[in-house]
Amino acid sequence: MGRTLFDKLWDSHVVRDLGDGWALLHVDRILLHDLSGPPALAEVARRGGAPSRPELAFATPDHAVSSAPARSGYTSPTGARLYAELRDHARAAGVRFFDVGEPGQGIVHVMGPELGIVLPGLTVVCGDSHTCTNGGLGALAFGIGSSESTHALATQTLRQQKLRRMRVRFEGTPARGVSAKDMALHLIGRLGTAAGVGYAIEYAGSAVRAMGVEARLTLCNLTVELGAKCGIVAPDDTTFEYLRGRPYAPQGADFDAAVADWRALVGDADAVFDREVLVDVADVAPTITWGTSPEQAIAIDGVVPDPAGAADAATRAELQAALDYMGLVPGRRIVGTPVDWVFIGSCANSRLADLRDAAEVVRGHRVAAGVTAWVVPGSEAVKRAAEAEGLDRVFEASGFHWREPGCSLCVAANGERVPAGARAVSTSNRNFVGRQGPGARTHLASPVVAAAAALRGAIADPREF
Ligand SMILES: CC(C)[C@H](C(=O)O)[C@@H](O)C(=O)O
Ligand code: SF4
Repeated sequence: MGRTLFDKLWDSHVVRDLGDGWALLHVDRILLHDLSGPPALAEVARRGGAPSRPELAFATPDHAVSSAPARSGYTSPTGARLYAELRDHARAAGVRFFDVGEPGQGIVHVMGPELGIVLPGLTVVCGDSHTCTNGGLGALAFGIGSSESTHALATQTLRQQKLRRMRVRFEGTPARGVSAKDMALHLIGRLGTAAGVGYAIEYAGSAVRAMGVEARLTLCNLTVELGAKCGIVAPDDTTFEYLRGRPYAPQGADFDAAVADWRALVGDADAVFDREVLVDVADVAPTITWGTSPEQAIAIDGVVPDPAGAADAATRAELQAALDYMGLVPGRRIVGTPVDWVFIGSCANSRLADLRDAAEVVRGHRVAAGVTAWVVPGSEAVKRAAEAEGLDRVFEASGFHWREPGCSLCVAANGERVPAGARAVSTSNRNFVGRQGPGARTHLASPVVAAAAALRGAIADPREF
């Protein structure tokens, strides 16, 4: 029987078969951020050990650092402590630490691909659930827990249970205003947040082939919101061109040799998946969440659902609770709902392509009165590249705040938050209760939907801009 790409990535990393679907896998890259990195590095040191291959680990402060202009690593007491812990532990262990203000610093899932630290065919781990993002380059990448991080650092291996295989094919050409983010939200809305539990998801189909790498990273980023640990896109010429010349990618003749190897990273034609899903991209509209789970997603021209239509009492209560938290009325069109905050950022949508898309909408227009709108680039490199093409000036001229790279309002771990009761359209990936601050109401959407909301002061259809 043929093997899927996931099978091939798995098989090529098995150090020892432990039986019952378990294996000891070789870990090729370990990424560390300021929340999960310090305890993992500290634990290795406490046990009298050291990272076995420090040159394969990379650290960046992202969650707890301020995004305020002219910030340093020391802007808030908690942030300062986590920043210093990550920096000091990493340096003591010989792990490369990317400091604030230095290209390389940024959201861990943004800097890994952009530096070429993440490459096709590698296993990549990080103590963070959105590590699945890196699968957009054809890596086997997944989030791990704290004891696993310690194990990976100390041994460069991990004990893992093999996942089942799902393939999601996006076929067709997206309509105007429809991006990878809309496809991901549409898929989660259709399948639900538990559909991916126990699976590795391979994204395929003509719409995925046509995507740039940044869009593929967005698609894979939301894989964990489907419940799956990892998402993968088979690497192709788009991937190879993206990686050429990146600082940590192989260079010159080594790069060409690597590409020759990477071309083998495709599933066999007769490979069998445990589950197959087909999405006709013609069915995907610009999509936005209305509730407090990423699966509570609707087309931008849709209406807020009525719990009365729910299949059972438990679902009815759940939908009602989401409506109450979000302050929405069932049956009403979502368009026109007044918005207080707009956040363009996070590892889902803070790359150069995302900022370009949003800037295209806002250029020459004004953010509506009463709306606080932030752009938080995903990394120092994204920030500099955006500034080099004048995107910062486009945003600032329209009334957006242009900030420093990090997670910022995606998770409010650095003290920056959307006020209680305020409604935000956010390009991030989680709309849980309190995610952007206690009482904050979050609508997940693409960069163009977020930009349109900022200009209108209400949820708006980007196709009207
Ligand atoms: C803090 C971190 C462990 C967490 C994650 O695992 O995803 C965060 O990045 C998030 O997005 O909720
Ligand atoms: S940007 Fe948001 S989702 Fe991504 S790593 Fe940071 S907190 Fe997690």
